Amino acid sequence: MNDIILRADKISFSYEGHDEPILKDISFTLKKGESLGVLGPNGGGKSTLMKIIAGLLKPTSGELYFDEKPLSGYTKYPYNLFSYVPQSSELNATMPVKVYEFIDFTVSLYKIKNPKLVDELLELVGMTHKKNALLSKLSGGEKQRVLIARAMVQKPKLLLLDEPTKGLDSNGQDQLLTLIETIKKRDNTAVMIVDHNINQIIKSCQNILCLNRHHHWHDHRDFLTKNILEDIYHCEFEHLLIHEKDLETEHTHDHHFCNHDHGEKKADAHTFIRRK
Ligand SMILES: Nc1ncnc2c1ncn2[C@@H]1O[C@H](COP(=O)(O)OP(=O)(O)OP(=O)(O)O)[C@@H](O)[C@H]1O
Repeated sequence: MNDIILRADKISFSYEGHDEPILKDISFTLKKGESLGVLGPNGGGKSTLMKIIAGLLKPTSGELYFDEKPLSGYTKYPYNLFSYVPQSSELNATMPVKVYEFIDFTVSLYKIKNPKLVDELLELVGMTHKKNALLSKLSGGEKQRVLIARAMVQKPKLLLLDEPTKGLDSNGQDQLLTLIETIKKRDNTAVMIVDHNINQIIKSCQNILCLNRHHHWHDHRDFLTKNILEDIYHCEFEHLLIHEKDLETEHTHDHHFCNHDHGEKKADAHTFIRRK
């Protein structure tokens, strides 16, 4: 069985009227039940890449494969395979809409006949107690949970999350990333997540894609090095809080993505990712 849900093959992109490419030859793969964390500085092209995958922008060149089938092989964009949660924005709810109604509306859009679905999703994201609350009265973290519940309505194979922890305190960030982990395990959902919390992303995602406007790096997190991060962000990192034990006990070594000299890269990774 082929487990690759998403594959990008040399994706390049420039905005209309701008010569300089935002993305250049970006390649990566993402398997079912795994997560890909996208890191990089402001303006590095992370949201642009998300929008391309979500079908909102068309790459200048390169090919995307969903379920190992090239986009050119689909008669229409495979929206049924993924859910895209864009940067916070959307839930700038001034409308008097309740949490339950907000998700129920999406359920009816998809014509799903399961009267229990909204309750199940609210339970999944820990928001049952707020089902009758107005969206406008929710905290940032609660809104994100509702957005994720809504994204799960169609049980997507792939969840695209653009900065889901934006504006949350560190506790809220941890809780949200734990929720994403639960969803991943429950439904074997693949998750692609853009976030600025480098430590959390390295901890929770098996695979990392680092982007800036000029180059990118993609591989298993164990092979990410301080040098690579500094090169991508154009700055020095002194306080990475990843624990060595996280690398040694939690990480599954998956060599499918790696096309480098693993031994050398791994040693490299362990020398920089250490306790503060
Ligand atoms: N519609 C647009 N037209 C022209 N340029 C754009 C457009 N949208 C974004 N850009 C530019 O593309 C570059 C990449 O933007 P993008 O939002 O993808 O970066 P990002 O990595 O997600 O940044 P951040 O971390 O700040 O969210 C930026 O320089 C941005 O100004």
